[in-house]
Amino acid sequence: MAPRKGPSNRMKKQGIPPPLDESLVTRKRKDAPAAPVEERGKKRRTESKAVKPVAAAQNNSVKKNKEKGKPANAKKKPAPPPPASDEEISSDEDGVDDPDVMDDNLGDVNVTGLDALGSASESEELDDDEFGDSGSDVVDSDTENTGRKAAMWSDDEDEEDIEEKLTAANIEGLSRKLDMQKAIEEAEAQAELEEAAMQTNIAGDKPKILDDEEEGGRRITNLDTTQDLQLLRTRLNDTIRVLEDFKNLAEEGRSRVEYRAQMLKDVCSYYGYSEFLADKLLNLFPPREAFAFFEANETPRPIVIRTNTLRTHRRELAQTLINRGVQLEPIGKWSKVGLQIFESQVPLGATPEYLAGHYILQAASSFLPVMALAPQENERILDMAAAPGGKTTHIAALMKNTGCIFANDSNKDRAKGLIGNIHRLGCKNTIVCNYSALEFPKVMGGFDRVLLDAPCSGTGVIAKDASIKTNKTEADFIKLPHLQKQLILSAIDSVDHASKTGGYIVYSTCSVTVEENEQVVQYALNKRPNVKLVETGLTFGKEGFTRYMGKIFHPSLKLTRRYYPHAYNVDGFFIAKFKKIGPTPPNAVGVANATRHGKAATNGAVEEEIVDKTPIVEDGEKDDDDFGGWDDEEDQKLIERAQRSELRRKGKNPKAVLGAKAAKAAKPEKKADEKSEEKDRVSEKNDKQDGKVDSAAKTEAKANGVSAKSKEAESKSRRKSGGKKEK
Ligand SMILES: C[S@@+](CC[C@H](N)C(=O)[O-])C[C@H]1O[C@@H](n2cnc3c(N)ncnc32)[C@H](O)[C@@H]1O
Repeated sequence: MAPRKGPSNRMKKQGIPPPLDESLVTRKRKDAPAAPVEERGKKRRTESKAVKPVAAAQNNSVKKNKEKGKPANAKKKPAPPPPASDEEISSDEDGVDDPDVMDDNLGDVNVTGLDALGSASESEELDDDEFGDSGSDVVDSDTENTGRKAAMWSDDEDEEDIEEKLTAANIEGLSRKLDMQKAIEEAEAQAELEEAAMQTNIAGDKPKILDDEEEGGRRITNLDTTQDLQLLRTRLNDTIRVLEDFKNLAEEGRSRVEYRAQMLKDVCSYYGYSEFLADKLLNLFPPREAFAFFEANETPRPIVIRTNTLRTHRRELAQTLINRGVQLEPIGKWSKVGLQIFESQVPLGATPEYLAGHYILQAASSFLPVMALAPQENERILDMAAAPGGKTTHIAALMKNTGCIFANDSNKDRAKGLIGNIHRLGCKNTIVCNYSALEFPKVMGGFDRVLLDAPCSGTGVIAKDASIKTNKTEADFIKLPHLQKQLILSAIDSVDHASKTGGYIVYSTCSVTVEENEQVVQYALNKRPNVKLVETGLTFGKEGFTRYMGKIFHPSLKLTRRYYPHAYNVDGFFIAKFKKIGPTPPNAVGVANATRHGKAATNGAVEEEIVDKTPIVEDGEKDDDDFGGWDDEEDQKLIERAQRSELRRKGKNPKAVLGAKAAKAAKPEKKADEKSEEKDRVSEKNDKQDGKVDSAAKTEAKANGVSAKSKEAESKSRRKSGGKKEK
């Protein structure tokens, strides 16, 4: 059996894996009837990806085993019914995961791949892009590659010729790839046929899974996975079959709990998860879907790049990259800026186009929170946890570099990467800051929209980081949700409910656990009655849970969206969009340090929300920090020196000219000084009454957080220089 190479997994379509073929059973069953070889062979052909031994936890051999085996991606599977709300999207679909093995036999599967997931909701980007839609709901590059590509690349009538060339170049590469892939598949299928011929088919039997009763009570067999991973996988499948049809397939006297416990154990052994995490993840899905989820975590997601529309158009970028030997195609109707990369002759992180900021390597799922945020031109946006800036730079592109984005991250090192991306991608409307997001809106508030792409456990990106399988503990799922709950309140309080164009908050995580998602959103709804959930505007995604393990969430939680690797071949993700419909009550939880200037009316209702948007400067903190800052005296000296040199160059006497100017300006300057001193006295009086901000800056703070900041700085500097003069 030919081992599958790393990058090839990225092109393959992915979906809920098929029920395992019983013919794969390697356990010797004395009483099992031999299966007709021919039939089995047929089935094996359609399920040629059904066997993939995966890492056994005990020897940390995830990678090794992965290479030895092969992913059990859906080749033929029952199509589970799509969730009612998922418009055109089927619930179980799929994607593209293996450049070597495009899905060639989807049977009755309703595919919704990366390139078939509804239409773009990024209206701003529609104009920018000249790609046509593939018009296909099923991605099957193996069988319809040429036709599909042609349709994809020939939408623009004006540039038909160019596109033909482009198409030819791309297709040529892809066809070669697909030929190779077909050859590999055939070899694999042949090998599997032979293997299957030696196996026993137990279809229709009640599978014997659990151990017999013994003196010490019932034991659950615990196979040594290193002995036979295939056997383990088969048992896993048998257990799932029993759980799906318990009445008919369960052994007499056995309970569901026993089979469930067996499945948990086998998942841990086969995929290498800690029991704690496997249990948590198993609880999210019906058994068959859980299996699909665990499977999908064994294969990487497709490599995707996002076109930076501040610098180029997607078609231009595609053409340039194709010329460099990159095989690619648009990721689908739902995005007008994404390109899926199948193979590249050049390192994608070092092409001239990359260095010039024409694109960023970004997982497809990371497009979604920004699409849900739907930033508008000229708005003020806060990206609370922004590093390394994939989403910030996307926001900047959608805003066409207008308005203002505050890109914040509490991690200074990560903020450096953020700054790098902002520069490389040419974002000119973005200010980077380095606070804990918990400090908002004290730092600044009144935003039109806030994105909180929260720090999380990463259970949606296990395919990228297998260490998550074992390194998450119960404590993580207490600490993280706690932080996320605090952060979401800060996000809400930082938004201007009266924003003419916005008033939205998007909360996202790359985790699939309920603790970090629905429970955080429910907490926000409980603590902030001034927000409600609204549609994300995303054309695909499963509904968030409204009930989970005895917990009941607000019905509007179904407006949130869940993304799974096995369903859409994207990283696991969660997205919720809130609309702020009123000011945050000043006595609300977590608000003490935030909207501390809010006033409660006598009847207890909120009269007015006045958010102090002025940065809090610690006592004794220097004005001129690492980011720069002004030294008026030093600047003045430099200006004067430059003026003198200039005059000397012109043959004039600097003393005479500057002296005369100074004398002329002396009288009015004195008046101005007096005025300024009077203003400062008033200002200082206000400061005493109010604490921090002078009245002028504070009034403006209500209207505009940024100018309030500079007003205060201006006022301080006036007071400073006034003081110096007095001395
Ligand atoms: C999921 S990542 C953000 C990814 C980013 N939005 C992007 O698209 O590139 C979460 C980020 O939250 C940051 N973070 C963690 N705790 C934070 C806090 N209290 N305040 C602000 N940022 C925080 C981490 O440093 C990390 O960069």
